[in-house]
Amino acid sequence: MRIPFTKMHGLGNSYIFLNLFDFNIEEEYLSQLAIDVANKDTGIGSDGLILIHPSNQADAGMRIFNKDGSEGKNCGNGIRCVAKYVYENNIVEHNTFSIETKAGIVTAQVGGDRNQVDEVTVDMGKPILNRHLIPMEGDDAVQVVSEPFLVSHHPLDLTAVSMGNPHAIFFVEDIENAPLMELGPSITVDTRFPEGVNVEFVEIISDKEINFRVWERGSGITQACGTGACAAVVASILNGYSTEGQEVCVHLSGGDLFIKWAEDGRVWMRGNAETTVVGEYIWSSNG
Ligand SMILES: N[C@@H](CCC[C@H](N)C(=O)O)C(=O)O
Repeated sequence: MRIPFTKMHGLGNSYIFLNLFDFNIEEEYLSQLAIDVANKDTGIGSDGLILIHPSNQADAGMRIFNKDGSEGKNCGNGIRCVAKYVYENNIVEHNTFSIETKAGIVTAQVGGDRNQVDEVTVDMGKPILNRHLIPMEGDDAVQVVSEPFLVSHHPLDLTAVSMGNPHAIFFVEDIENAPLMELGPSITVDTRFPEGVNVEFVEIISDKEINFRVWERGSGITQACGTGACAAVVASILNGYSTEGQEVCVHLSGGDLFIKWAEDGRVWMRGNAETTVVGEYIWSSNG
């Protein structure tokens, strides 16, 4: 099977995008296809697969599959890429439009023109803070803010936030020495999170600036995570390091994102998206 694809990334968090406005792939193949395209040796190489598809409820829809073939409900860097793609390819009429995700409908606004979108701003909706909805185990449904969390003999303080997908945020003094490699693989599958969790270590620089590193559920270490950056800013505010209504610059391994948790409770994300490869992937679904 020859599958037309576009490779795009947001701050180095890269995905293979398939335009399902033009063709379809059967559901049963999607998970394996994600594993195969993501493989840097035998596939194309990426953090996963994103489908851009027609939607009855929004101007376009997206689905995201991680490197291990699992499906996520939301992807901040992916949404900015989808926004750039649908605008540059004339799939949407105006520069503000809606995108359906498995976590709900978001609104995106692109800057630049049809030949070159240079910035994308997305209303990512309201964070989910109720423990049971994140979802996280525990006796009550209150917020998880700076809660003691012991993992492999490491006593940590956990703040948990969902942006449609779950994030475990740990504040550290020095990002360079954060135990991401050591603890990321075990926290991401920790049974206290029944659906797994994305793991983030965050260093506060000031009330307007933070450093951030991520171990993504289903993909491992990536250069950036858009929903994670949103969750980290919400967590910073919940812990009193920053204030609502103020834009925070998040320094990720792959570059910067600008995040604001507005007074009305909605989270805004601003950043770029890049296209790097357009091609055809030759795939045999039985390996
Ligand atoms: N890289 C993403 C998030 C992708 C999904 C995540 N790994 C999950 O399974 O929840 C982003 O930019 O938000």
